[in-house]
Order: sequence, then C-alpha cells, then structure tokens
Amino acid sequence: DQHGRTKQFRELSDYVAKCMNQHGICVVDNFLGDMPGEEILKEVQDLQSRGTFQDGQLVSSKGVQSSQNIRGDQITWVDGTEPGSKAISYLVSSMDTLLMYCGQRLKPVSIRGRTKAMVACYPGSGKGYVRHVDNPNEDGRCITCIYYLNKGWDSRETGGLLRIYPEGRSEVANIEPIFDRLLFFWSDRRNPHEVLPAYAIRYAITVWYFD
Ligand SMILES: O=C(O)CNC(=O)c1n[nH]c2ccccc2c1=O
Ligand SMILES: [Fe+2]
Repeated sequence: DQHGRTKQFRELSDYVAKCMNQHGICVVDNFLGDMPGEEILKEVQDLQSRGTFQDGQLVSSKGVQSSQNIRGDQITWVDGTEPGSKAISYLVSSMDTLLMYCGQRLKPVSIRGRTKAMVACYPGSGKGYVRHVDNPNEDGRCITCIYYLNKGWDSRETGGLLRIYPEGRSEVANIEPIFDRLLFFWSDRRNPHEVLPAYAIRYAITVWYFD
C-alpha cells in the first residue's frame, strides 16, 4: 500500500544518502520486487523484439575489417509515455521518488532533472563496454542510476560484471548485474568503470540525474 511504500522509501533513502556520501556507489537489491521486475523485463524484451534497439557501437576486433566487427551494447531511449512502457515508467518514477526522499542529504548535489531511460542490451557475443567515465567534462550529469534485469546472472559463467575503479581507492567494486538490483554512483571522474565481456544477453536500464 502507499503508506508501506512511503515508509520503505524513506528508510531506503536514509541508506542511499549515507552510502553515496560515504562510498559514492550504492547498491539496492530487490528494489521493486519480482512482479514489477518481471513486467519491466517483458517490456524490454518486447522493445527488442520490435527492433527498436539501435545497433550498438561498432567494436571492431583488433584491426580486422568489416565482417569481423561485432556489435557492443544496443540501446534505445524510453521516456515512459510510449505504448508498452508502463512498467518502465513505474521504474523511473520509483527512482525519482527515492532520490527525492534523499533530498538535500546527497551533498553537494540538488537534483534538478534527469535524462530519459536508456535501455541497453549487451547481446552476449562477448562484448562489454570499455573503461570510461560517464561524465568526464561536467555536462551536468551527477548521478548514474542503473536497474538490472538479469535473472540468475552469474558472472563466473557469463561475465558481464560492472567493474568500478573508485578514484583514489585501491580496491575495485565488482557489481553483478542481477535482476531487480538498483545501482547509484557519481557520474563524474570519481567512478571510472567498465562492463566486462558478456556471454549471455544482458539488460540494463540507466537514468542520469542532473544537478
Ligand atoms: O551496464 C552497466 O553495468 C554499465 N554500463 C555503462 O557503464 C554504460 N555507460 N555508458 C553508456 C553509454 C552508451 C551506451 C551504453 C552505456 C553503458 O552501458
Ligand atoms: Fe557508464
């Protein structure tokens, strides 16, 4: 019920605010629960079957020309008003609500807006995403928020770990892209990260928040 969710989000926002201010990375498991998660996964699979994903960036294998080029991630943007995106829009409004409850505690940012939802699919052909910073040049994006949809994912079998190298820290963060997991991290140079080669279809939905 609404009260249950409000209380849950308020408590969750305490954890997220503290975790972000302390580590700059925060994982929330079982964010929406099985049913909503399944609905979102179905909408993403429908999107993919309707061919709305743009071909991922071309990741040519070392120097070999065209025929060997393998697609990396494939993406499509969803603003939540399209037909068949009800569950995705519920996800994004849940992300918005959780961050709204964090309020001013997420120093120093005060969220002013966000991007649409970027739905990404790694086709599982052994491609990942090279090490990068989401916002290296102050384009306004301050928080990266990723929701994963991969049931029973085990990176020992199928790779696809998100590896974050927090600036100035010796240890790395290895994030399994498991179903109904929500991840926040500062989008700037504090969090260079990469997606290790994935050997099964790997779905994620990303929203970037602006301050
Ligand atoms: O999926 C993940 O776990 C992390 N994913 C990323 O860091 C990531 N970052 N920036 C992008 C820009 C365009 C298309 C895909 C991406 C992308 O998957
Ligand atoms: Fe990224």
